[in-house]
Amino acid sequence: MTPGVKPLIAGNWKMHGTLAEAAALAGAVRDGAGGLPADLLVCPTFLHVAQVAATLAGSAVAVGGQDCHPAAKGAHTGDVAAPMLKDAGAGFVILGHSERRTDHAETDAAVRAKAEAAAAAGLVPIVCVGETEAERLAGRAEAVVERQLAESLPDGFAGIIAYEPVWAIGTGRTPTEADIAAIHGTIRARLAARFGAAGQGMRILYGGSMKPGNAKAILALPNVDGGLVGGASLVAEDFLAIARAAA
Ligand SMILES: O=C(COP(=O)(O)O)[C@@H](O)CO
Repeated sequence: MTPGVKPLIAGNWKMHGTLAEAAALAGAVRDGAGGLPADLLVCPTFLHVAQVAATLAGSAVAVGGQDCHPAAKGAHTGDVAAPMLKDAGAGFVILGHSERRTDHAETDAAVRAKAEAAAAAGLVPIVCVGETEAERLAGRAEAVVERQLAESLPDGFAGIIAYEPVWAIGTGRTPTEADIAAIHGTIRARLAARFGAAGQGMRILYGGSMKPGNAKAILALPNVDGGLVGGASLVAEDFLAIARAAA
């Protein structure tokens, strides 16, 4: 963790669940959220954002989207604009997730434009970076992440970074603690070099097979300021256990 930075545990619910299931999950997270050492955020699919925000209204649990369009409005069939997310009750938005980069061919430039749109709408962008397994095996993990940071973050960025090695997502595999600490250290150095004091205090989350059993060790590493959790965030007790591990 970074001294003086409160951890954030964010759940990415991806494309899971019915509206009723999302509301029930949000209610269970809300009911267990008291007295935790971390801030909590849940990111349901677009269709569920307003209902989940209503369920969480007045609680300490924030709501986010999983993507947004770079334009504030317009003829973009099937897309969702950042101001729409804000209007539905979101305060955050995940951008550049590897599943978006793969499924929708999102480039660093597109992520950068989305981050600008999110900030303009009053949303906190969570920009994801991370190498593929082939890139890690080729010794290029740090170079890939440094390029993604340089090209995906707009000037004046005031959001959150999530380091998510693509090969660790949904696989049950994680990098070694030494590897996580090393790459988070590199990310911190790049943020500090570009954004000064703001970069020193920016949250850097780890994502990729974070579970109750490994969260404590990962969250104790330097420059790991929380987690972006996929599968384990779909079970309220597991998600809350990860948040408790941030103590
Ligand atoms: O994709 C993520 C990790 O998913 P896991 O199921 O926890 O491996 C991360 O972005 C959460 O979105």
